[in-house]
Amino acid sequence: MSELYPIPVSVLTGFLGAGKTTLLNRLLKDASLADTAVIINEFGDVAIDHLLVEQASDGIIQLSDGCLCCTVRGELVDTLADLIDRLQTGKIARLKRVIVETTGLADPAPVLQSIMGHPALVQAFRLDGVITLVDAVNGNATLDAHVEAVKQVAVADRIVITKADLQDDPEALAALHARLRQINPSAPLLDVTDETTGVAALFECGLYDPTTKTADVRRWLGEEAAHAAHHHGDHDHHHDREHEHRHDDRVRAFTLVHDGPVPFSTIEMFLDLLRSTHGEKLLRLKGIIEIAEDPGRPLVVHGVQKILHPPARLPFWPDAVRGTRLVLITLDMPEDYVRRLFAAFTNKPAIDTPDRAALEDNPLAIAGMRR
Ligand SMILES: Nc1nc2c(ncn2[C@@H]2O[C@H](COP(=O)(O)OP(=O)(O)OP(=O)(O)O)[C@@H](O)[C@H]2O)c(=O)[nH]1
Repeated sequence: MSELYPIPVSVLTGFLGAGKTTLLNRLLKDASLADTAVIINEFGDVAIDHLLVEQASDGIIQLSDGCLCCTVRGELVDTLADLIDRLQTGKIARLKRVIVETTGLADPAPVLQSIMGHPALVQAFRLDGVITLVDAVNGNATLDAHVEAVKQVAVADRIVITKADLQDDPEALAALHARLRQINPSAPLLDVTDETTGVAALFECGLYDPTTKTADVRRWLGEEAAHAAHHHGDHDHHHDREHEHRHDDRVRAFTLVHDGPVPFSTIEMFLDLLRSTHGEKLLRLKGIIEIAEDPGRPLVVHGVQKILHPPARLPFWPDAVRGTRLVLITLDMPEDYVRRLFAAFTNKPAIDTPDRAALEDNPLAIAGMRR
């Protein structure tokens, strides 16, 4: 395949009426988004904006009616395959980027899975990032009511607040910011009305940083931002809102760290076990691994639920930090269990943890593990 591949795919999600189409229309006016295909599911008789209709003749693909979350898994794959087919047969001259707009209350995981989990498509497309819109007026109530909304925020690479102009209570806005930070400590939080919330801020969230033309692992993992947010945010919300937002507390983002190389088979077994026992609770996984067999070339892994993107090797380490870092975004997954499992596999069992052989024989033996 040529250097055009893999084509970046961005997923634009956000609650009903959050302003996805509005933002999309604005973004599409940017010349740098020429040769972008937008995959959008037209919902009943909701009008597609003028610009989108105009662009349709140039190859924008609209999915048929129906909720993206439940019907499109097959179709989205077909649509993406069709795009590649059109490209290869010359029906589309160029395709630089794909944006998938999900319906309001879609669970983002199946959408990500259909992009990352298809053996043929994975050669042609790469997931660039998830952009989640949150409405400043209704966002809080939506997060309370729908766990899908919390998931959308949790898996985001970029969070965009819309309709802040309609929210006249600055305290409510600040509380929403704090809440979003808590659910997702690493994604940049942007305001849609801010001029800088454009193409540059929203796309290229992937491993490859086009500005430096190198892989930017730290940025991709979002580790530093997460670290900073954690230290800022802790005091503000812990006590007063501990039981307030029942869905939020189900989401956890945490990092597993191991210094020094690990055999590939160890990582493979760990990830297999994690996915087979708790796959559906793994909203997203990103990681960089120092492999014992080839320690000079870091292995990059990327997954959603049970699907793991084929691991890729970077040619060299981007900076002095080596070792293994796995960032997990989870829903209802016992963090303690995962930490113990990881420690056992990397041969650093914590006190009271059965050893690795016992775990492989019977992963259910670990204290705290629930299914
Ligand atoms: N005041 C204000 N209105 C906005 C903003 N963003 C979107 N809107 C309005 O909110 C309404 C819904 O916006 P859409 O862009 O259609 O929202 P959507 O997320 O695509 O909606 P669905 O596809 O139905 O989920 C429209 O009337 C927009 O004009 C904003 O930042 N401020």
